[in-house]
Amino acid sequence: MDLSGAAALRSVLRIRPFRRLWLVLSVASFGDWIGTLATALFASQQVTGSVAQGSAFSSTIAIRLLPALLLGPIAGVFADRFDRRYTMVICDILRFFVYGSIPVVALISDSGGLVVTWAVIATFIGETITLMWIPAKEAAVPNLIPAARLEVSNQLTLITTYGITPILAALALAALDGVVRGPIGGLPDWAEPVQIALWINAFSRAATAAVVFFGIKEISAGHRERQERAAETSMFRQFVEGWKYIGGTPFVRGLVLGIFGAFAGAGIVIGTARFFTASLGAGDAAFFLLFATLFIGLAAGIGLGPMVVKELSRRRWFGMSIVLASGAVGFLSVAFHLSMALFGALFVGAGAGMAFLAGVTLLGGQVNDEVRGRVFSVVQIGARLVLLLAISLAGLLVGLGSSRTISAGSVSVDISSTRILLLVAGVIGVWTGISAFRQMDDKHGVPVLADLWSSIRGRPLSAAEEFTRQGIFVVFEGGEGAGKSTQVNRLSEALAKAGHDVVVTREPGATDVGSRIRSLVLSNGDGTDAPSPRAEALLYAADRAHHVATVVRPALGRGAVVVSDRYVDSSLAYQGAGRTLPVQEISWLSSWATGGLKPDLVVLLDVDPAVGLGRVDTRGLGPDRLESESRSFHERVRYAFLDLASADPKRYLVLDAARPADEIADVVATRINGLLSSGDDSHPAPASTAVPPGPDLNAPDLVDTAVVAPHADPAETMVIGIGTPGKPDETLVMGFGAAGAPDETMVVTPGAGPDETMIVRPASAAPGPDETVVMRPAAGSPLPDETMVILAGTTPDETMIVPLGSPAAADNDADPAPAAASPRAAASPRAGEDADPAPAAASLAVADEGDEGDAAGDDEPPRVGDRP
Ligand SMILES: Nc1ncnc2c1ncn2[C@@H]1O[C@H](COP(=O)(O)OP(=O)(O)OP(=O)(O)O)[C@@H](O)[C@H]1O
Ligand SMILES: Cc1cn([C@H]2C[C@H](O)[C@@H](COP(=O)(O)O)O2)c(=O)[nH]c1=O
Repeated sequence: MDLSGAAALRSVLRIRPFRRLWLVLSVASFGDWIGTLATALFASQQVTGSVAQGSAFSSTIAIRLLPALLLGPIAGVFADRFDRRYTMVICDILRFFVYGSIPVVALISDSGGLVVTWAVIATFIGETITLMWIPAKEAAVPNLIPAARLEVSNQLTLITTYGITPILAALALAALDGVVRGPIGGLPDWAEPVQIALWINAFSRAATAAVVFFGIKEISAGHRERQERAAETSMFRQFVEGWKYIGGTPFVRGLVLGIFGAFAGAGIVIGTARFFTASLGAGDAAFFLLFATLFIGLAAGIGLGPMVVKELSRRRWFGMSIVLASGAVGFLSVAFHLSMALFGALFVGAGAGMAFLAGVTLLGGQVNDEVRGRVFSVVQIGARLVLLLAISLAGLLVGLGSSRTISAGSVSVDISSTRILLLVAGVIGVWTGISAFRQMDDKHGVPVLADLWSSIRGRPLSAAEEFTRQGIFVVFEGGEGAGKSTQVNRLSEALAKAGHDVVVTREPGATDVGSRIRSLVLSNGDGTDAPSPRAEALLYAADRAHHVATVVRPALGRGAVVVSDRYVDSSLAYQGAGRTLPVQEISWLSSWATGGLKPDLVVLLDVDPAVGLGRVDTRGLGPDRLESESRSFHERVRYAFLDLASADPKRYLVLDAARPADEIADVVATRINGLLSSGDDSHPAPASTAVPPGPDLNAPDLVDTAVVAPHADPAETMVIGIGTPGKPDETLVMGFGAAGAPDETMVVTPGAGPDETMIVRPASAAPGPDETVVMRPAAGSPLPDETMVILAGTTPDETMIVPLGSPAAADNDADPAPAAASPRAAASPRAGEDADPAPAAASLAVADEGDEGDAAGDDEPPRVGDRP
């Protein structure tokens, strides 16, 4: 997690569609819990005799799990095939009628048997519908929020659903009983507390249907594309493909296996809990204490886990959490005192909570939108079934088994079937965790415990090499024809003239090995033997590993200034964003190849691909394999470079490559001179140690980079990198919020209009009129000096007036924009995301009222800097 605690929570709640969905989930979850309790109580109230009451109670609870067996398998296909918003709305309307029918039947019928039977049937139907609703909702969430915030949003949702709302529901039911029935006494049937709870359950569904339909239109995002793809495939085929995907993708297979293992372990603990506490010689109170401890552990795992493990790979964290939970189950099998049992239960809960959070986040962040519904439905439905089976089998086995006391001298140990079962469950769980870990590990070769320990201390292990460097490492990056070679030559000549030891180099192709790799990756061939994307990534990494080991490190070691044409960022941009390979994996690969060597400065020459490719064209050599890629490929590459720059502005100098070469060379020389004369030998940390750009006002390059921290809160920090000092019409790159949230980057370029006009658009989005906002000072208007007018489009009612620097504007993180008529979602970093409270330029992000804008994320290229 890039942001800490409350700040991270605030930042995720600022995303309006997510905030609304979270409210919907809270209401729905409250309704569900109160409905579950009330239905069970209600059914048992309809019959007499403790046996009949007990079976009425438990059958309505058990019936909630059964529909998974029947309709479960096709639920995910619905979520991937149909509009997820409509799926959710229709499901909720149906559930309103179904749940509402339970109290209605009770009002019109005198037969307790009929009422109970209907309660059971209605619960069954309601749960069946829920199976369609859940995958649609789960699959929609990752499209509403940036990947970097997925974990926080999952924390919030899980704690709300499994922590806050069940407690609130139980309290509300008790309060209804005490407050409503107590003082009033004899109530009409329809006003009985249990009946009211059932009405609440039904109406909570009607309310959520309305909010989803009218308030979260973003959930429909990507539906058209999914529908087009689905039109070519039958439902059955989609169903089979879903299973093939799960079985054939090691990462997903490992994840599913691990989640099922965790649920099986939890089921065994639940199924044996009573016998276990009895074997400790403790009574009912100990049983409840054990359960409470397990839930406290669960909440702690979900709430505090990410803060403890920090930057540890989530794939590793997932496997480790399962091993922790299972190890604790094994520990329970040998616990001979209640205090030991409580200790074990705490870790069972914490491990399970962390595994659940990591698993859900990985599923949301790394499974394609196309199949996400099916994967979520298999996980959720499978988990329910495994849990049910484990509880009942464990109960059965423990009931069948007996207990033996083994004595050795004065010590006698009670070996019961419960303990043997717990031990077996623990061992199987540890094996499952290790298998999942192996299938999913993304840091092969890095020792697990050392990595965990370093992460806890804030320094996750990368494959960094020890290295004493004296020199300075400067890299030029940018798209095709940006002018990198030109500037590399200018700079090296200037440095050589000034008497520096300069090594000019490039990637790929600076060495013999590298030049062979270069021809492999760039030659056009006959088009059939082009390396696959992963092979291409590995070839560039191989070139880099050899280049760094034989050219760059030796030169830096002797104190030279190394100037390289391209380096790691090219891989992140071309193979990551361009080829859409997971950026984190490319980053890891490069980090491994370079031993964590980072440049001191990256000069990013930002150019419109049309201009750059046009320049390349004038060489008359014909395009190479990468230059021949599509326009959108090069657009993705361009914005990936800008994202990287905004995530670490101190290390970047972003320049508009459209400016004359001389002018660019002057700015670069000034910056390099500053670097050489600063005597700053504190070189950057290894690749994996992400240092978020905090408000470091002593930064030597403050001329180029402004850090605006409106409040003391780092989440609300805005970083502005200015292309050329003193040239206000240069391109600005604004990174909003935390370093790890590059999705929120905006690019500001001079407009075509009057001098003081700027065009602002989100860095991730393809340029289009909808996504463009024009800003100009309110010169000539009757408004005060510090007012700026933001026009979205051309219609007057889309004009928003933002008073600059005023706290009123800065503090606006709620829906309504100040004095706004109806500005469109255009300037928002993601459609529907609320403004971060910041003065001045931060007000750019305030333009956020549009409900019609496309939900973000669906078609976006992978974002550099996102955690998988
Ligand atoms: N600032 C500039 N303005 C206009 N043209 C430029 C500028 N800088 C370089 N050029 C021209 O653009 C072409 C490409 O420049 P150069 O080879 O330096 O770019 P590059 O980024 O190294 O290209 P490549 O993508 O092939 O690595 C050359 O013809 C060069 O003269
Ligand atoms: C280092 C690196 C490069 N590329 C691509 C980018 C360009 O298309 C070529 C290199 O050509 P240039 O004339 O030197 O600019 O290779 C890449 O895709 N990944 C990389 O890591």
